Amino acid sequence: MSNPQETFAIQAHNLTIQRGNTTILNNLNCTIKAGQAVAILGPNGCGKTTFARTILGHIFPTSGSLQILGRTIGETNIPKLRKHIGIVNPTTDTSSIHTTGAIVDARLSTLQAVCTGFFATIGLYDTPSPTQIETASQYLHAVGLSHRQDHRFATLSTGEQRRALIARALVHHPQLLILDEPTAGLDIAGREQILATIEMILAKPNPPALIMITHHVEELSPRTSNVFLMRDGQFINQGPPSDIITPESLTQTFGCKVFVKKIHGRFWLEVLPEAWLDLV
Ligand SMILES: Nc1ncnc2c1ncn2[C@@H]1O[C@H](COP(=O)(O)OP(=O)(O)OP(=O)(O)O)[C@@H](O)[C@H]1O
Repeated sequence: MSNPQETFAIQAHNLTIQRGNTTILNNLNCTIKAGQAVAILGPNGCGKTTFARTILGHIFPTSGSLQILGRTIGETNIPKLRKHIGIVNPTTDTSSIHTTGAIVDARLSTLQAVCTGFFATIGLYDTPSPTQIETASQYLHAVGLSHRQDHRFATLSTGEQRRALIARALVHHPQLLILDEPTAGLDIAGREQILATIEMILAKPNPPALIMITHHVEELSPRTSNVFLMRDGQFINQGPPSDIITPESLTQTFGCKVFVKKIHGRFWLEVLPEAWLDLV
């Protein structure tokens, strides 16, 4: 009999993370279904990455509970759980693993870096099978990086690194994919290439649950079914994008007066110069 919990990718109940006197996540509640595409939007420092790191078991809840793919953080085998999760984040500096969650050793070749996705490790400590190497190569081809597979990961451009990390996150067919600011530092073409890749992932049959963490509403896929607005370690609003992406709620979330437009299924923000007067 199937476990009913497995129909949920994430269930957080009063999740609280404290470090010293700082409450980073504050009684946070959310439910994300299997295969659902959601976005977490919020300003710098509101706790988005901490939430991602808690999902990956880098941080244990101070109180409350967090279930990932039917397993409870604090009671489950974390390395095994991570094999069902794919993660992309903007950090490749291995010296900052414990603070920002770098996910791959940039000294590896790009193909080796993608292969670490099979083992959910930062370095390549296991020997990938010929089938795994072939699969990694195919995913690099899918993100347009076949010609870079033997180059050291560190020598790739930021956009190429990000696409390679998406390939790394997908090779083991994760049930949950976390994209933590996947377009940070990219130019327009680089950003749109990442968004097109996300669209490709979501358009396939049985996609993973996908959490897009971003500051920018224009990066939301039209397939996003739920948006979580985060501020001060809490989700202050959540629901379908058309209900949640409003000038009022975004102004409240980001602390900056904004206007919102929806064009061809994508949201765009407008900030009038008058708003600057309130910010300085
Ligand atoms: N180990 C820690 N000890 C104390 N404070 C911490 C620790 N880790 C994170 N913080 C603080 O918690 C807050 C949330 O950080 P987090 O990185 O989760 O935010 P974020 O929403 O991802 O921000 P950004 O959009 O800038 O990436 C920040 O103020 C950060 O300084």
